[in-house]
Amino acid sequence: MAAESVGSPAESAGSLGEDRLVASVLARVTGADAPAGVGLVVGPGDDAAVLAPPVGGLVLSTDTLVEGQDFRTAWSSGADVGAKAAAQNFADIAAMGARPVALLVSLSMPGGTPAGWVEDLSAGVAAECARAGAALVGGDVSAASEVVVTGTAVGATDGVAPVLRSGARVGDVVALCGETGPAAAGLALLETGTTHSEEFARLLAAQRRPVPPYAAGPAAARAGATALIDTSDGLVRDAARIARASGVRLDLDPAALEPAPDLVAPAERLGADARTWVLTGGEDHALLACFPAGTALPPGYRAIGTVVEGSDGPPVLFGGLPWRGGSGWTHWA
Ligand SMILES: Nc1ncnc2c1ncn2[C@@H]1O[C@H](COP(=O)(O)OP(=O)(O)OP(=O)(O)O)[C@@H](O)[C@H]1O
Ligand SMILES: Cc1ncc(C[n+]2csc(CCOP(=O)(O)O)c2C)c(N)n1
Ligand SMILES: [Mg+2]
Repeated sequence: MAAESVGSPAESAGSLGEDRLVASVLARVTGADAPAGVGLVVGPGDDAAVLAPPVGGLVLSTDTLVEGQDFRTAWSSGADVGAKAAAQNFADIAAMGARPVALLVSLSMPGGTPAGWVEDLSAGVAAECARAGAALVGGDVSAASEVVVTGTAVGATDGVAPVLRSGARVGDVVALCGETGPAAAGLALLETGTTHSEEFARLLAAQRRPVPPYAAGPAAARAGATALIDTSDGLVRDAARIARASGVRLDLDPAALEPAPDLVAPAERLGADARTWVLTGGEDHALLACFPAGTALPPGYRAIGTVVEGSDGPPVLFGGLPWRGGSGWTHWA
C-alpha cells in the first residue's frame, strides 16, 4: 500500500494523537508486504501478530536506541534511526547464525516530535526489514521525555543449530565479516560537528545507518562456526565475550587489523587513533566468528586471529601480547 503523509509537515505526534499516529505507521506496513518465508498469519493492526512456527526454533532478541545516548536528531534523520533500530536487532539474530523473520517496534517520544519525523522513522524500519527479508509485524507508541525506540526481533534457525558464544576451541581461526572502526570514526566526526562531508560520507553513514551482513550469520552456522557474535560494543570487548564464554583467549593479528585508508585522515584531523577505532569502536555490527582450522571461510569472512589457550588473565591478545588499551563501549561509563 502506498504510504500517505498524515498531515502538514509542521504537525506533531502530540497534535496528531495516538490513533492517527499509529495509522500513519500502519500505512507503511501491510501483511501483503511481508516477504515470503516469514510465515505471517496475522500482521499488524490487531492486538498481536501471529507467525507460523518456523522450522527448528524461534530466535528472539531486543535492543533499544535512546535519543542523546545512541543518536541525536541533529545528526540522524528519522529514517536513519528507524533503519539503525532494525539493523541492531537483526544483527543479534544473525549473530546466532539465524535468519531475521520479524520485528516489533516500540516507539516512545515527546508530544512535540514532528509527525513527519515519525513517518520517516517508519520508512527506515520498513526499508531495513525489507533488506533483511523480515516483516514489521507490530509495535507500540507512547509518550516519553525523549525518543526511545525499542525493537524486538524474531529469527528462525531453519533447522541449523544456533551458534553460541561458548563454542570456540583452541586452534580455531578467528574471522570477521564486515569491518570495524567506521562507525566510531563517523561518531567522532559527528561529535565534532562534521555532519555533511563528501570525503567522510562512508564513515558518517556507518554511524548513522549500519548495514550488518545478515546472510553471513546463517552462512557461518552452515560452515560449522564454533562461536559467533556481532560487534556492537567494540571488537576487543565482543571478542572477550566469546573468550570468556568459551574459556579460551582470542589472539588478534595486528597485520589483519590495519585501519582502512579512509580512517587515517579523520583520525589525524581529530587527534584520534585509527587503530583504537578499529579495536574498540562500537556499532559496526560486523560478525565475529570462530571456525575450526582448515574450514573454508564463507564469503565475506577473512581471518583476523586464532584461538589460544588460557582462561585466566586478559581474554584478548593482540599479536600475542595482552591488549592493554581500552576495550570498548559500556553504558554509564
Ligand atoms: N534486562 C535484561 N533482562 C534479561 N536479559 C537481559 C537483560 N539485559 C541483557 N540481557 C541478556 O544478557 C545477554 C547479554 O547481553 P548483551 O547486551 O551483552 O548482548 P547483546 O544483546 O548481543 O548486546 P548488543 O546490544 O550489544 O548486541 C543477552 O542474552 C541478553 O538477552
Ligand atoms: C549520541 C551518541 N552517543 C554515543 C554513541 C555511541 N554508542 C552508543 S551505544 C554504543 C554501543 C552499542 O550499544 P548497545 O550495546 O546498547 O547496542 C555506542 C558506541 C552514539 N551512537 N550516539
Ligand atoms: Mg549482539
